[in-house]
Amino acid sequence: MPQPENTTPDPVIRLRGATAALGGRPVLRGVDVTVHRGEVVALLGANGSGKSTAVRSVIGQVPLTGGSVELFGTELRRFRQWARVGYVPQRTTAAGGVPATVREVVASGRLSRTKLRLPRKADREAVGRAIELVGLTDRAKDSVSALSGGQHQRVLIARALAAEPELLIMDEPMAGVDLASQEILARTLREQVAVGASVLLVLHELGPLEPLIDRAIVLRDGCVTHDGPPPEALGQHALPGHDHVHPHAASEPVRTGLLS
Ligand SMILES: Nc1ncnc2c1ncn2[C@@H]1O[C@H](COP(=O)(O)OP(=O)(O)OP(=O)(O)O)[C@@H](O)[C@H]1O
Repeated sequence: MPQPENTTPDPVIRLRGATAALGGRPVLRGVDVTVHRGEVVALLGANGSGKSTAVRSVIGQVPLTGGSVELFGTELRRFRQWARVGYVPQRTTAAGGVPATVREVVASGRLSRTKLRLPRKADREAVGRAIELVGLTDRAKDSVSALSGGQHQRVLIARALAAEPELLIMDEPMAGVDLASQEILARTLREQVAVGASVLLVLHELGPLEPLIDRAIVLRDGCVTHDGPPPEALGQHALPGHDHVHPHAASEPVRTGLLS
């Protein structure tokens, strides 16, 4: 008997044997990344190991030269249900363009659900909920250009959450984010996971997200060198470039040493 869509055991992400080149240089050299429904997977590795390229290939921003990508069991080329996927790109420091308010930016994340129709009450409520989740209700009418880096990152996450996605893909959501914002992001993510979201995160350090992570995949020079329990459980010393400091308070970022 076919299973209802929301209980299918198929992985939500399946990247298999992925190869990709940027600027004529191989960047992914046969990468496998699988995320099952409800799982939180961290993609770790040194600078330039191919983490961003791997997640960008999952959402079709980097073409593969070999291998395959499936989202929710559908080959990427035929995948159309983008409202099921929330993507938070790596934050850039350059804030260009016309300054928009927090609510406008977050509402833009709902477009994958509203398409060309006018937003309805349910859409406005989802946008309000996303803003509330990241603790920015009192800043909703402010220009994003007036926000701190951490608050800006929270806006980007709220934008991804506005479509109420089943799968969240985040590229270094904690980079350059102050501790207070990190805690809010960790709480937000915890709430998403509690309601069944699946998550793929590119991280430099496990930090406050550590307790949420089910599995870690470590990349090195475009290859997977580890796929299993997060490094903490494995013993940090087993990993290359170890500079982890034990013990750590929950609010302090955990240095995995994976960036060197
Ligand atoms: N547009 C591009 N053209 C050429 N080379 C690129 C391009 N983008 C990335 N690269 C190179 O590809 C390699 C992998 O980059 P990628 O951003 O995927 O690594 P990363 O693991 O995410 O690193 P970081 O932690 O610094 O973000 C790096 O050597 C990078 O310099």
